[in-house]
Amino acid sequence: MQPKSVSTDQTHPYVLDSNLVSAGPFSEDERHAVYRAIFTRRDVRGQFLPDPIDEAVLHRILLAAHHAPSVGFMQPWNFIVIRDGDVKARAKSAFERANEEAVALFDDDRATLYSRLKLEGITDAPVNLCITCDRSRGGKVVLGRTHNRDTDLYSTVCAVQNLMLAARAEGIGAGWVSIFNEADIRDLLALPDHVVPVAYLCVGHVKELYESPELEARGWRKRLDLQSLIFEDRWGEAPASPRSGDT
Ligand SMILES: Cc1cc2c(cc1C)N(C[C@H](O)[C@H](O)[C@H](O)COP(=O)(O)O)c1[nH]c(=O)[nH]c(=O)c1N2
Repeated sequence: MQPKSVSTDQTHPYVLDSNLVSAGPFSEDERHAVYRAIFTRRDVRGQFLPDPIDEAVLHRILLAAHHAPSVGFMQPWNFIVIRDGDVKARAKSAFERANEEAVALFDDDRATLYSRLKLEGITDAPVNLCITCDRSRGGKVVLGRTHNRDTDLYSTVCAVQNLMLAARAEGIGAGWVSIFNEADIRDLLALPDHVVPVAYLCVGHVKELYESPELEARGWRKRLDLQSLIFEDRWGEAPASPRSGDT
């Protein structure tokens, strides 16, 4: 491969011509595959199979996560792969403590419905993954982060989404559990102070998935109408002519 060199073209001196590759649309099958992963991904709580995840598959989904965009190319993430039954059991206890606090916040009917929901698959899933954000990575000044410190957290969430979509394509389900007191997760995983646990995921093979979000299927909340969420030019301004498309 030729070494990359900065273009001498004075019109666009920032363009590394030798690094540009073709960027046309995907073929119809490829597009279909991408949208299929997006639309059929589900948050998984109860459908995990006990089968172990092949190391090569796990590596591919972590690689997909690692190719997420990040502010200033900071790549603030780490991936803690949890297989130890004792660590999982302690995470489950932490969930149960937090979940008791959560259910108490809802009124009677909602509390009843809430308590019937399965909101984690910590000990069912063969692998748990904690995706963290190292807020000190890249030093004091990170390109693009100066005026918005939280962009490192947003970047980490992009990695989580990449991971979940790649997992879907591999027949692996992922379920995000956020019903924790952060201190419990910090303590459990020995996180240093400058590292934030962004996502705790239960990950494993699945044979079946809900067709629509489980929370919708169980009557918790419906998908909002996309059209009502699109504004034009300023907040609250509905587009003059609604664009076609699904909700
Ligand atoms: C940041 C964050 C945190 C959580 C979630 C998601 C995200 C993005 N979700 C999953 C959530 O309920 C789910 O994504 C929605 O209900 C939509 O369903 P699908 O993901 O489309 O299946 C989730 N689910 C759950 O059962 N327990 C949880 O603690 C959480 N926490």
